[in-house]
Amino acid sequence: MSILLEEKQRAFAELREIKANLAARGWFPATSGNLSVRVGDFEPEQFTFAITSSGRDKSVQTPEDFLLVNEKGVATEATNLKPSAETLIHSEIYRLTGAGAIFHVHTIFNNLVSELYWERKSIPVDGVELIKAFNIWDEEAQIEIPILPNYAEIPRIAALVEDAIIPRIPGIVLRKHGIYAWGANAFEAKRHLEAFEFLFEYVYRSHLLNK
Ligand SMILES: CSC[C@@H](O)[C@@H](O)C(=O)COP(=O)(O)O
Ligand SMILES: [Zn+2]
Repeated sequence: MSILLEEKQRAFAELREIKANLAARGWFPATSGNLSVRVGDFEPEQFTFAITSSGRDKSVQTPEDFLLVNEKGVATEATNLKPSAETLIHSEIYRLTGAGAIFHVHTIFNNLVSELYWERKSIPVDGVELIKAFNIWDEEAQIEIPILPNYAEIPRIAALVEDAIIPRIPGIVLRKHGIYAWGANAFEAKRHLEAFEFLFEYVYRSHLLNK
């Protein structure tokens, strides 16, 4: 599958903008987090995406921040850059959902609620208006956000993604690690990520209130 230079540049520019935006909120502490945007045609067994390179400070912009990889997480162009250590999780989410963008961040609130609800294996959210950001319009909607174990081996986590995904919920939390949020494009993935983080803070604070 050949990716036009123009498509690649558009994807990198989109990632650069969202990276700066999320960095300004402090959502990439200590080089954590990774971002990707899909490029070109999609078939579940063959697709390409632009992803952040591994281990870099995501709060600074450099010419070496992104690279293109295929559905196996292998670079599609000659490069010295290493794709994110968590590229296989992005691949699996793209394969299963056909999403257009996936954003991963570590925050205190997503870590806290992942531990608070670990035994339940999902984070319940009940009747909060911002659930509508997921295009769920039921009055007093109740949702559950899935939590997966944070194994050291990324392929072990990727293997659990298929069974964990709840079709109307565009996100998965890794225990005491962070969230993957996705959407049809970068605009939607960002809206979903912001909604998740709002809901996590709400859930955590209401837990304290009700203690
Ligand atoms: C530096 S701790 C965070 C990493 O272990 C990882 O979870 C992460 O989100 C960033 O990894 P990266 O390989 O830079 O994409
Ligand atoms: Zn991470």
